[in-house]
Amino acid sequence: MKGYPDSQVILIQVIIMDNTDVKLLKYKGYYFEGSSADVDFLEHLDDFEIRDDDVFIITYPKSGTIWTQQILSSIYFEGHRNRAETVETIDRVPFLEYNMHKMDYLKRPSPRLFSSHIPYYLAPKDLKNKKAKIIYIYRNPKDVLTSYFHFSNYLVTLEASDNMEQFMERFLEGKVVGSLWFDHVRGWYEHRHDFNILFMMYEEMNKDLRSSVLKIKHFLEKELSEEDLDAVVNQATFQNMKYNPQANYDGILKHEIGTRTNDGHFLRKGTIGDWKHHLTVDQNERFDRIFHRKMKDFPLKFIWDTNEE
Ligand SMILES: Nc1ncnc2c1ncn2[C@@H]1O[C@H](COP(=O)(O)OS(=O)(=O)O)[C@@H](OP(=O)(O)O)[C@H]1O
Repeated sequence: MKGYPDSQVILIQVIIMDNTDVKLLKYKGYYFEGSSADVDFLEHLDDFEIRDDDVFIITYPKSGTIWTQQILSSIYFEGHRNRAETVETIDRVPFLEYNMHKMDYLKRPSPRLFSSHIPYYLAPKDLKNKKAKIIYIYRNPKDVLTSYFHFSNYLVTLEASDNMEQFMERFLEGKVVGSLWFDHVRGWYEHRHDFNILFMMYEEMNKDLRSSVLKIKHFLEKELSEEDLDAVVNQATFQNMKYNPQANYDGILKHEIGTRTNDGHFLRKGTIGDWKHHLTVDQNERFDRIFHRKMKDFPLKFIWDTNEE
């Protein structure tokens, strides 16, 4: 099979048989998006050369990735902050493992900003040696599930589900891009001492964007005037991002990846607790039981509802 090392052929064929087309690509125990993952690149990921001033946004899908891309783009680039330049966030903070625009990462000027959904154990070894900074964003998994359900039905490259019940089954089995949410969050948290990492919660960003930007700016050791800080916050509000073609991914989804309908958006709702409109009482109780079993001794707190502190 062209482009795939021999060792991967058997594994990839299993996934093709499972799905008829390659929506999911399982590699080293983790599900990548089949149509965009480059196995040659993944084979060498461990040795990917990290620079001290690289910055990575790492997330489980649907947890605030493109939001943080917009924040970092505005912190690092004046022309992004004041909208003098028209570079999209995907080109300022590209996805490491999904190199959509075929960038030569080695030629990118420093500081390089990257996004990624990789699990902790696939991180390049220099990252494990605390070279470079990582911002890990996590979100309550019922809202992740809800956001992911809509996104999977919207994008042609992801497997659509007939209903929430079916998607929830896949999500709880970890048969989605990003694999199992519980493993991703737990893995990064439990190995946090191996990395130079800041944990940020989507819901805290949602409740107090300014404080969250300050926290990020502090972690990145960046100076910003009050006026610039205001501009970063302003550029990162849901409403401003939704109508900003450099930040909203509408063009990329519609013209580069492909969508199943015309009326969806990457920036869908951007709220806390939308799961309440999509899970039945039974589904919610089942989710709670599994969450409590898997996360019972997990110290990070989660916010499930917009009124929660
Ligand atoms: N500015 C801002 N404020 C609040 N919420 C925001 C913002 N930007 C993105 N989002 C919401 O983040 C969800 C998408 O997550 P990701 O960017 O991680 O998706 S992906 O993994 O990169 O596909 C998706 O959540 P849902 O609206 O619940 O679907 C986006 O709307």
